[in-house]
Amino acid sequence: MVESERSKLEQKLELLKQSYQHNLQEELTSLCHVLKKAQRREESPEADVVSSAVSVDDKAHDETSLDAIYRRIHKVSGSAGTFGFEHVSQLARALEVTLLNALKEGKSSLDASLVTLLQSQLTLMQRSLVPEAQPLPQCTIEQSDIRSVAKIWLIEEDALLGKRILEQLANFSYEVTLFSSVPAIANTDSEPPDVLIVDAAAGSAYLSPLQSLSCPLFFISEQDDFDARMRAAQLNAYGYFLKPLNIPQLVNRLEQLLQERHAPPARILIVDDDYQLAAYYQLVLEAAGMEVQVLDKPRYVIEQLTTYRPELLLMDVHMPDYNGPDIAAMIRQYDAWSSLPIVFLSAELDLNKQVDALSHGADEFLTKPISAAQLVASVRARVSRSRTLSALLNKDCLTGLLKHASIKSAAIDELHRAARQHYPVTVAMIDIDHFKAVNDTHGHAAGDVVIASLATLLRQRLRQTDMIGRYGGEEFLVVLPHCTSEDGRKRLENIREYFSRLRFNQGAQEFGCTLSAGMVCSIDMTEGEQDRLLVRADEALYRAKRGGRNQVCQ
Ligand SMILES: Nc1nc2c(ncn2[C@@H]2O[C@H](COP(=O)(O)OP(=O)(O)OP(=O)(O)O)[C@@H](O)[C@H]2O)c(=O)[nH]1
Repeated sequence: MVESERSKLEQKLELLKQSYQHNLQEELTSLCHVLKKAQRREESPEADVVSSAVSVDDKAHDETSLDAIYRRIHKVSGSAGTFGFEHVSQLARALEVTLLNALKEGKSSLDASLVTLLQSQLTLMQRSLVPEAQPLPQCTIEQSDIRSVAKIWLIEEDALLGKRILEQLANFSYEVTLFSSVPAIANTDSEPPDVLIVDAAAGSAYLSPLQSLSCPLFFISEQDDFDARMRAAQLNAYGYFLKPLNIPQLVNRLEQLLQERHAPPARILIVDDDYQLAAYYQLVLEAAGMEVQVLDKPRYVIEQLTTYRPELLLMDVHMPDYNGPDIAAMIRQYDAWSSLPIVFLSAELDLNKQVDALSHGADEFLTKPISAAQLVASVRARVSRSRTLSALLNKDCLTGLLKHASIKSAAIDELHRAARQHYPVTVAMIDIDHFKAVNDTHGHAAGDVVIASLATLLRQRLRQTDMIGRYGGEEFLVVLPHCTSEDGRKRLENIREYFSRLRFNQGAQEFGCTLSAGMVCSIDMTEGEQDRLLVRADEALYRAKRGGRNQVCQ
C-alpha cells in the first residue's frame, strides 16, 4: 500500500475515533442522568406512583431498568476498547459482570448500592476518556496485476546436479542463480532472492546465517528421517524435497508460495448495525490490504453474498431485528455458502451463548474489544486456511489450476456476470499439440513437466483476475474478463509464441512443444447464443488443429 493511501486511512481512523469519543462522552452523560432518575425513584418511591399505572410494555422500555442499563454498559465495554479507550472498556466490563449477576439473581431494577457503584464508575470512565495510540497494522500482501519473474538462488555442491535443476527450473521461467556453497553467497551483492533452495548436504552448521536473508527456504535432500526433517523445520523451511527431485512437485510448491504472496486481496463482508464499529473494522482491514464491504441491514445478507462473493463474513451477534446465530444458520441453508467462514465479533461474555453461536454454523467467536492487530491476524489466518482448503478441493495437483468442474462453473458464472454488467469476456480452449508423441517418445514424467510448464506460463502471462483451469489431460480453459477479442488474441498469441520457445530436457535429449488455441469473445455472439461460448471455443480449437496446429483461431 502506498504511503499516501495509508496516511489517508490513518486520518479517517482519527476522525472516526474523535466522533466515537464525542458519542461516548454523550452516552456517559446520558447514563448519569438516568441514574439520577433511578436514584430519585429509589429514595421516594411514592413520587413514582405513575409507574405503577404504566403498561407492561412501557416497563420493558423503562430506561432506568436494570436490563436497559446493562445493555448500554455492555455496548460501551465492547466498543470503547476497540477505539483505544482501554481503561473505559475495563471499567465497563467489570460493571457489566456485576449487572449481569444481579440480573441472574432475578433483580429487575437498580437498588441503592448498584446506583452508587454505577455513579462512581461512570465518573471514573468520564475521567479516563483519553484514547491510547493504536497504530494500524501493516499491509503485508503485495498486489500486482501481472507477476514479475521470480528470482531463485540454488545452493548445490554437485555442479552437474545443480546445472540440471537450474535448466529445468529455467523452463518454468524462473530466474535461477547457482551457488556451489553457502559461503559463496557472501560474495554476491545482489538483492536477496524470492526463494532460496539449498541442498541439505551443505551442512546445517552453515545454514543458520541463511535465515538472515529472510526469504522462504526450500530443502532438497537424500535423507528422509525425523532428525533431518526436524532440522529443516527448525530453520523454518517452507518445503522439503527428496532426491531424485520431482521438478513439477517442486514447481507446484514454489507456485503456491508465490501465489500466496501475490494473492488478490481477501474480500470481507461485515454485518453490523453499529455503523461506527463497522467503519472502524473496515478501516483496519483495508489498511491491512483487504477489500471490505459493510452491510448494516442483515435482511439483505444473501443478496450481498451473491453480488459481492466475500471470502469471510464478520458478523455482530446482537442486532436489533435479527441475531447473528440465526443469520448464520440461515446462510448455511444455501449450498453455495455452506463453507463460507463466519466469524462472530461480540462483547458476549456468557460462554454458553458463545458456544450456542458456534453451534449455529459460525467458525470462530472473537470477543470485543479486539485490537486492530488481533482482528487482522485472525481474519487473515481464516481466509488463508479457507483458500488452502478450497485449493485442495478445486485445484488440480499437477498444475495447481482449477479442475474441470470448477473452471467450467467459474466460466459460466463469469459469462452471466458479464452479460448483466455488459462487459466483454474472452474464453479460450488451449491444447498441447501432438502430446501423445511427447509421452511416447520422452516418457510420461516428461509429459507432466510440459503440462506443468504450460500451466505456469499461463499463470505468469495472464492477469490475476483471469481464470485458468485444466479442462482435460493436456487441454486448458482460460476465461479473460473485460477482454475484447483483439486483446484476447494478442495475449494468446504471446503465450503460444512463448511456449514454442521453451526447451525441455529428457536425459541428453532436448525437445520443444507447441500449442493450439480456439477463442471466442462474448460480444461477438448473438444474444441467446452466449451459453454456447465454450462450444464455440472448442470448435475454434478444432479449426486450429485442422489448420496445422501451433496457431490461435477464432
Ligand atoms: N504425461 C501426461 N499425459 C497425459 C496426461 N493426461 C493426458 N495425457 C495424455 O495426453 C495425450 C493426448 O493425446 P491426444 O488427445 O490423442 O492428442 P495429441 O496427441 O495431443 O494430438 P493433437 O491434440 O491432435 O495435437 C494422451 O496420450 C494422454 O494419455 C497427464 O496428466 N500427463
